[in-house]
Amino acid sequence: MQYIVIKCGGSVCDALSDSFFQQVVDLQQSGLWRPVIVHGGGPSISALLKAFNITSSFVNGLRVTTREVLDTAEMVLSGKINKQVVRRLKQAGGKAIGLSGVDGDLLGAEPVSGHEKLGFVGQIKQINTHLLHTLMEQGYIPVISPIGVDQDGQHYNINADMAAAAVAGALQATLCFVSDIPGIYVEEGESRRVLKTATNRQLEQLIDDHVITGGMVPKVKAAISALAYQVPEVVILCGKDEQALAAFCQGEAVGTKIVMEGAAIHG
Ligand SMILES: Nc1ncnc2c1ncn2[C@@H]1O[C@H](COP(=O)(O)OP(=O)(O)O)[C@@H](O)[C@H]1O
Ligand SMILES: CC(=O)N[C@@H](CCC(=O)OP(=O)(O)O)C(=O)O
Repeated sequence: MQYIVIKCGGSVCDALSDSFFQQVVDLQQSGLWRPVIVHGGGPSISALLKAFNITSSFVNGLRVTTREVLDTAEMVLSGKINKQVVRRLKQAGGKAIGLSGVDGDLLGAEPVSGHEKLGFVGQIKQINTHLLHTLMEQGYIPVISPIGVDQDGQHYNINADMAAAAVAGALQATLCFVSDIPGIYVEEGESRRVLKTATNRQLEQLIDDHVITGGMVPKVKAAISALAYQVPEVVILCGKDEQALAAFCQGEAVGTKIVMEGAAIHG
């Protein structure tokens, strides 16, 4: 039995098919996997901020989070999206429980270091793995929204990729980023191709060269940090590809696998 953290990006949440959620439930019911979902919701947060006439900006892929941005992010992530994901899993015959990082101090957080201007953006300090284990032993699939809390009860907006990497590290879980692209693109002349495998060094260079930009920057950094926590495997795959998750779990090469330098590369 292997833990797997499945990070569902806000870019793709609405486009995930019934069959995707069926695959998550099937993985759990096979007895071979214990899935945990961490979801994002960046585009929905941006849409609600716009409707509220609140301006927001990003620095290195992280949203500058004032008090009112935090309230809006929490409404969207812990309210709307978390419950949507729970409903989809239930419709697929699964037993899911939605939690934000605030519930049961699941995601203990602190302000993200070195970026004071980001406001209430957090990084994870500790994870209540006991709560996750208890829920999974009862047959639940935990669905986690990336809002953290500190010892004083202050809430923080946490990038969902970073939250997923920390949860995977704490559980020593396989980490699967489900996004709206088939993997990491690199330019080749006029065309582009998806890297089958990428090392941490290669990825740092691609960030420096501005080949990896926007939301892919924190995703790749989170992937590298998960490998530093020595999780067994990290992959980025496309949620719109109906069978990608199941194929990955059966050992097939899908998306971009991320490895520490020194591991075999089949670019
Ligand atoms: N080199 C790259 N390869 C693939 N996607 C990239 C790359 N650089 C930037 N991106 C962008 O990153 C996006 C995925 O990040 P993001 O929107 O934050 O996804 P998610 O919501 O799934 O976390 C892609 O849709 C793409 O526009
Ligand atoms: C600090 C920070 O940037 N938090 C993110 C949280 C949601 C997220 O990460 O969603 P995606 O996975 O869809 O990008 C935000 O406010 O957009």
